[in-house]
Amino acid sequence: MDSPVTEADLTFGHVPETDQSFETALEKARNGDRLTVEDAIELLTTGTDDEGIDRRRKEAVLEAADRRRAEVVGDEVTFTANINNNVTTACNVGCLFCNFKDAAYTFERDADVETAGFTKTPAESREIVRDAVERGVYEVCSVSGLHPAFALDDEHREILEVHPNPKEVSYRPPEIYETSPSTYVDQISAMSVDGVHVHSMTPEEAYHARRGTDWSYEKVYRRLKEAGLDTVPGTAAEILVDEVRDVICPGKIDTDGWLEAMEAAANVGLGLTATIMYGHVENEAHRALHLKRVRDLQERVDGAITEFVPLSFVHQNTPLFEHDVVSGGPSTDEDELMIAVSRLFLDNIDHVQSSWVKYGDEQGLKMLNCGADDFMGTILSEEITKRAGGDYGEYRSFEEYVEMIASIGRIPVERSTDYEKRRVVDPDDPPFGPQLGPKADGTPLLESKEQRAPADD
Ligand SMILES: C[S@@+](CC[C@H](N)C(=O)[O-])C[C@H]1O[C@@H](n2cnc3c(N)ncnc32)[C@H](O)[C@@H]1O
Ligand SMILES: Nc1c(NC[C@H](O)[C@H](O)[C@H](O)CO)[nH]c(=O)[nH]c1=O
Ligand SMILES: N[C@@H](Cc1ccc(O)cc1)C(=O)O
Ligand code: SF4
Repeated sequence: MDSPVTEADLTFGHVPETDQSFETALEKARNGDRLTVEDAIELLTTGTDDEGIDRRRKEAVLEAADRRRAEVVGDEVTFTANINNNVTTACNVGCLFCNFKDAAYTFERDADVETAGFTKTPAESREIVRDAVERGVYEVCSVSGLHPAFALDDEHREILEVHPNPKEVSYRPPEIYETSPSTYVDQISAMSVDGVHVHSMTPEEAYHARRGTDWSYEKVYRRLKEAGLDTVPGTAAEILVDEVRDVICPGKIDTDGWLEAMEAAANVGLGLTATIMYGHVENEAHRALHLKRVRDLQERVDGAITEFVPLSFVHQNTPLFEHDVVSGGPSTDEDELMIAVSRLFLDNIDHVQSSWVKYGDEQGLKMLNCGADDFMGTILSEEITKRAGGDYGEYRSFEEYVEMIASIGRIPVERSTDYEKRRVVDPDDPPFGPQLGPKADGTPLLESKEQRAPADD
């Protein structure tokens, strides 16, 4: 693919310039005053008056965020016993930051290439989740490619089957594929075993589940909730500014579409998380605007967003990097400031996640002193970051969690996805296994690193 743009070509309407001063923004942050977009830009850039990051100023921002974290949630660091179950990698949306996807034609029965990806049937998804639940897991986080044969349910499939222009709605019938993913409703109800919490259906997936119809997002999410959906992952957010989306994910729904879907999910009673995927072509003004949009959304959904997850762009195998649109991902300074300013700006979201998939253990722990208070989950297997070229492996046992969190003098706490259930873990009382789930009896989920078999997903 020839890339139409390079980093040097990118000019944006939003630029990190403000009339605010860094010192004033920092003062406001320290006082707990609500920050403006301009304040956030000053903090993220450590002052727009100078190029580059000023280390002394950065430390001051991190310190303010760490203090705020202690005031809001104390010294507990939470984590959950979860599994990722990606249903399919087939996707034709073509986001330029993504290497998770495989072109959908490679999954066809008569394709002349062998696909590098996978599609699971609902029965296969169920087996994977059932197995994990037996081991004590209580959340399945399921995000997938937008497989052309996916439909919300049988009614949706009937509409798509007679659509006058199936190509326009990216629909292909399941029969042409080696494996059919069936419908979203079938997948969700298949994964919904033994009371496990199903965290699935990003706004982009919800859009796919209503394409070619005049159905509202409410209708789609209501149907999915009936099938067993519990909460919605706020991925597909990327950067919620359209001039950035136009470059990195032109095939995706726009900012308003994402916000509309999230609001609809909340309206039908589903809990939400929110994310930002940063460190590619965007600048600090975009990051700050994104935070504002998430904070405003949280007001409208009356606190339905339980946590904010900054996702550091993993650049290695992505089209953006391969075509020289970017020369790498965010620096460690940018990562730390992203966490810290998320904590300071999002005064209406209690929890900020440090994603060890993205940062690794060492830097992931450091983030817990920069404003973050949640350390993600065990996930058992991981495809998105791994395929993008990330370095930090696939799972963490409770034993590792307890050891890591205790090593920085904080309190390890097992939590449910919605944070309703919590259990403080005593580092002096091994063995460490999940206790909150339907079949979690404290048995360690995984043996030590050395004894583990490689993940097969
Ligand atoms: C791979 S998609 C899967 C779900 C669905 N296809 C969608 O886009 O909502 C889930 C999220 O992974 C994140 N992601 C994908 N590639 C990434 C990368 N190279 N680095 C960091 N995050 C990435 C993006 O934020 C994306 O929204
Ligand atoms: N469950 C969480 C994940 N899961 C991994 C994702 O599926 C994915 O591989 C990647 O993170 C997408 O960019 N990742 C998190 O960062 N946080 C989670 O809670
Ligand atoms: N698990 C987090 C974050 C996340 C989920 C899926 C991902 O692909 C990436 C990140 C959420 O609830 O949203
Ligand atoms: S981010 Fe999601 S929609 Fe975009 S290409 Fe990857 S899998 Fe497809």
